[in-house]
Amino acid sequence: MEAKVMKIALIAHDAKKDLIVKLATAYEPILKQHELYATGTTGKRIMAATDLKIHRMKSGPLGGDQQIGALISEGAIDLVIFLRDPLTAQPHEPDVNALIRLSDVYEIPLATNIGTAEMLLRGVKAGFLDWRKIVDDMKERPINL
Ligand SMILES: O=C(CO)COP(=O)(O)O
Repeated sequence: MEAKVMKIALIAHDAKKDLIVKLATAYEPILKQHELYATGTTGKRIMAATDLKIHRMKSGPLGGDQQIGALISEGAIDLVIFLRDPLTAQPHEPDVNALIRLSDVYEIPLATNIGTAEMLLRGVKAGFLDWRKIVDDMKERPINL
């Protein structure tokens, strides 16, 4: 089966920005084969450090998490890496929870820490999520009666 171009969302709270930049740098060869989305500041930081092209949404506290959530609800995101900061209260906590909730509603693989993020990216490389292409193709196929 042909490998699927995955739509991957990359998000990190401020305390985890350096970490997501390191992750994106280390996994750039894998990430560059896919279509990338990010919240505003996370995307800016990753693009400054790598050659990756990213669709940037608004910054998280200004609605970026909700924009990514809306994409998830439309079936337009295949995987989410959200390095959240569990030690700092966020002014937009409801948006953060809503994004995580929607990932579960739509059964989208979601990593909230670097350990899981690495496993997911290695899984992407190994083709573990290529089955999603079959689901997509079925959605797009016109019904011929
Ligand atoms: O706040 C965020 C996620 O909740 C991330 O937003 P930024 O990438 O704009 O900092």
